[in-house]
Amino acid sequence: MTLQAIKYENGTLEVLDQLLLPKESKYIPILGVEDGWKVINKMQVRGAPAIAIVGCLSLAVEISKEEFEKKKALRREVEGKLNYLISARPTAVNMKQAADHLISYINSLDNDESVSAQEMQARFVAAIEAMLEKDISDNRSIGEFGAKAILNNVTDGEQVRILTHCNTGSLATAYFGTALGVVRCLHSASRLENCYFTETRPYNQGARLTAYELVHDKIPSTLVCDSTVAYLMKTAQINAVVVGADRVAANGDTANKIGTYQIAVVAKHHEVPFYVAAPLTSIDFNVNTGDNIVIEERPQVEMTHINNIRIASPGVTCWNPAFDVTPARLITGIITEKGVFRPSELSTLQSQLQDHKNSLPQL
Ligand SMILES: CSC[C@H]1O[C@H](OP(=O)(O)O)[C@H](O)[C@@H]1O
Repeated sequence: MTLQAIKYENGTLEVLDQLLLPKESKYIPILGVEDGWKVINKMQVRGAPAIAIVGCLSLAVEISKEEFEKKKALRREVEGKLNYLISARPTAVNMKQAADHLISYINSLDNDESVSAQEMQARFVAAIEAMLEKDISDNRSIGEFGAKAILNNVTDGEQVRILTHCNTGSLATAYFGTALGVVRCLHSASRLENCYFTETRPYNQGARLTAYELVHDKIPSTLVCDSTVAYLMKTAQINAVVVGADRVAANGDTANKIGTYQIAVVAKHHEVPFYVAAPLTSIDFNVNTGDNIVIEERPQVEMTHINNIRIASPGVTCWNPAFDVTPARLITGIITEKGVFRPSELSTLQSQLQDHKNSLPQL
């Protein structure tokens, strides 16, 4: 068993083929941007942060093998390849945010006459490589802030019961995870009684990936069918729901894996705190509300078949949105690496958060 979704060293990149998990643990070599685009689009690698990291690293692999006499040639190639990578999957914003930062960075290097073409190439690749460690560091901060927020709502020493959805762990990020990072922190603090997690049809990120991670880490956990959530909250005294995010709008509306919205509605009914765990790179201040978030629809074969075995009648009509949008009014808090914010605080903190993002080392 391995929880390393991304293997990168000195210009060589491999990704764990998550379509084969848990039956087979196989790495795929990524030789350039075209390979990167394909593994993201096919969901061999998935998870908003991992999509951005693998996409950008595939570019680093590709340009590391080339020589650029002219800085403008390098800048043009970088801009074109990053805009291509964004098209692999439309809903998660992390790849777009990374592309915007990297294009801004390469432009600043291009405009700096003291920087040679070789230095520009080296610094650009180093900026992408830094994404791996920053993601892991951000995830650990998210985990700590999230665990603290959840434990603030219970009596001292009480162990908590958590519900999560989809996969937001090491297989969706560089390592440790976002919502699953909160679960890991609760477990490390000996404050987790149990983590319930949904199978998350139709890709089954929960049954295939989150189960894989929680079994690997020996974290007390229980797999439930997506249809069990309401009955679970009625009977199991869930202390909090923690999910990930693919894109958080400026007002706090959050696009996440399909099924998140209905979990939030049930949590509201049962007065269970509902948290979204996501790095700042998942917040899109260019989108005012969730109404403006593009929701990816996936091929119906992902619903009608499991492991290439047909489970739905031939000729059936399907609707397979990969995400839905949870309105901010159903969200208790958004857990980031800079703390936990109420949805309404995002807009007031926007300048502060933007200053923080601008102050970040270029990726
Ligand atoms: C930290 S992963 C965030 C997010 O990405 C997943 O979607 P997918 O498996 O389709 O890439 C899911 O929505 C997670 O919550």
